[in-house]
Amino acid sequence: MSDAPTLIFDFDSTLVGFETLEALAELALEGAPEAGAVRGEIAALTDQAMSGVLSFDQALTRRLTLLPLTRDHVQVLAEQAVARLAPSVARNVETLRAHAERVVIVSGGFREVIAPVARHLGVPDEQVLANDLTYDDKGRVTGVDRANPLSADGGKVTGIRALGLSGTVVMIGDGWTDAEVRLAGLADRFHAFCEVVRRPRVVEAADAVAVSLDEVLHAEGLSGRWSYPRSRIKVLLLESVHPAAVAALEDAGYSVECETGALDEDALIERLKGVHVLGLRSKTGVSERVIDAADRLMAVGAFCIGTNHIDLEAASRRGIAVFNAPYSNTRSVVELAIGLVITLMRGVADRSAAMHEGRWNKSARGSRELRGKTLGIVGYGAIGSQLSVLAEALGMRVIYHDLSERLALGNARPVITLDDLLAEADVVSLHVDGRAGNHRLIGAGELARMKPGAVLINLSRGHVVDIDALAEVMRAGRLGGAAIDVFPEEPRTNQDPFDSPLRGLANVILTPHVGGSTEEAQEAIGAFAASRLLGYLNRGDTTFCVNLPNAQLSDVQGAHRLLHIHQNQPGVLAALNLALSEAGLNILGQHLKTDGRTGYVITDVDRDYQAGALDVLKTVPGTLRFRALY
Ligand SMILES: NC(=O)c1ccc[n+]([C@@H]2O[C@H](COP(=O)([O-])OP(=O)(O)OC[C@H]3O[C@@H](n4cnc5c(N)ncnc54)[C@H](O)[C@@H]3O)[C@@H](O)[C@H]2O)c1
Ligand SMILES: O=C(O)CC[C@@H](O)C(=O)O
Repeated sequence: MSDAPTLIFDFDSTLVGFETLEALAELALEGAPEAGAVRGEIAALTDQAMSGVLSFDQALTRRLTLLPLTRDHVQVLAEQAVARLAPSVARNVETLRAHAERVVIVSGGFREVIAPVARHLGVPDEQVLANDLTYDDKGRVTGVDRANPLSADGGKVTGIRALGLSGTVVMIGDGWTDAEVRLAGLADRFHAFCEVVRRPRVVEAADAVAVSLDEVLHAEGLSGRWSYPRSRIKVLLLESVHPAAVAALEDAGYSVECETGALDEDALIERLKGVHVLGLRSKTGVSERVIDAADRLMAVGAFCIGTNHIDLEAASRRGIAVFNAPYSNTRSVVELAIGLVITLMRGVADRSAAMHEGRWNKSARGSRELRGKTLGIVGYGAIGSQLSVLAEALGMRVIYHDLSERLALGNARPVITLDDLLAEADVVSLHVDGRAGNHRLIGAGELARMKPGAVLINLSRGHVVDIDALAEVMRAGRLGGAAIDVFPEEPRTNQDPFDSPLRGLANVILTPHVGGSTEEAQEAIGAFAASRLLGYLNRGDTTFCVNLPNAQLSDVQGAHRLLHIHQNQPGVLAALNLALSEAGLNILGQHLKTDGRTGYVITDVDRDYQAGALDVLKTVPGTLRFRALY
């Protein structure tokens, strides 16, 4: 006899994602004018019965009376049932099949609807306890077989008792009648199943609360589809990350919490307790102190391009993977840059402000076209080079300066020094990355070297421009205009105040760090960054990771995958493989990726090994992080 527990499952809102009578009501009332009202009544009766407020027998009879049900309706739902399994049940079908001789289904619902699901899961007929519908000779439902104990109050208790189960018995369900099985002493544990619906009274009576079947399997020592219940992996998303990301992470089974604003260091440390994955945009700093205090953190997703606000060194030292979305808002920044160049060159912002104050100032003085002017791009990376293409299409001459060798697009021309660029450009647009060395890249000296009347745009990072020096130059009237989107100090939330020496200056456009804030870009970033985090969590894939060696990995199939992040020091791979061999693990495939400071070994092993065998891998000298996936 196996030590495995007997798992007794409720059916409605547990094995499947629907309540049978509500689903039948949908079918039977389709197109009927009273449908809405009847459906509402049925849902209320279901809820009262499931919460234990109304007796099961009364609720069943009253709901059946409300419906013009036929055999055809029941047949249709029966055909849909397998496709409507609860999500975590659907992904654990193999596990349930392997365990089917110890699975029981008990339900106040109807055998005809349950039978296809039981067959799909391999559960024998005698382990399905359910009501039997009765029909008249025209195929209309007349009620349920009253001789069946499931039709009466306490029917689940009576049915389970009659089975005379031995060994450990575990009840899993969402309703009060499931809790009653445990209260009657017929189950050793009751898991309140809340994936589909959560009922407070049922949760209170439970030994454990499970938001997925993965949690139940894990708690009961059974290997499910996932190595660890994903619902226990906590994801914290800050700064109003797009709902597309929330949906992607939740759909994959992870628990997601969101905050609209950024957090300061202390608040972040507090909030990160127990959090496995952090998502943020550009305003939440992740310092070494934050990283060291984060007890569970395994990955950070920057839902933006820049990662200068995250201590990447500290993250690498702890084996924490950091991802960003390097191209999803590139075009948004470029479009705004083009718009700002035109707006500054024509003095549009000040003219508009004057109009709002009732002043009409029609004049060509100081208004200039882009055509034939020279655009100087500082930082010819993803954004700078895209801007180059669009600016040329508008008739501008493009020169650029970059610290690295970059392919010149179109007729753009590289210039060796920043000073050469400043001396030649009518428009200077900054698109350098946020590295510390770019602090005040444009200060008083650089501003003085710009052509009189030239305009400056900064859409890169706030610390790149000396704002006091720029304010001085603008007040003196030496430059033609400036557009600044990023600031050395930015408010954490939209409720916090903003101040700057640039406020109120003529032909200075100030925008609240919105270069990448378009609906299109935010949705794309949400989807991209979430996909990177999911790739890492689910497969160990580090493609586009900015601080660990990049490894592009397929899904784990037919193997268990061991992910080992370590300091890049001699002998780690040899020690790891020795440990694997001594633990009796058979290697099916292995990759090693390293960068200057970190190594990442991905090993797919045969699934046949002792549970404790992996512990030794954590003790290999140099180990920063170890995780197993299956
Ligand atoms: N305003 C916004 O909302 C917004 C949106 C997206 C990106 N950004 C910022 O825009 C900047 C550019 O983004 P990207 O995707 O093009 O980055 P990128 O890494 O592709 O390009 C940056 C380029 O700057 C060069 N560079 C760095 N320092 C330099 C220096 N001192 N002189 C000359 N060249 C230098 C690099 O070699 C690189 O080619 C980043 O700072 C990013 O954070 C801002
Ligand atoms: O959306 C943001 O918070 C900033 C976006 C931008 O600065 C980036 O680095 O992508």
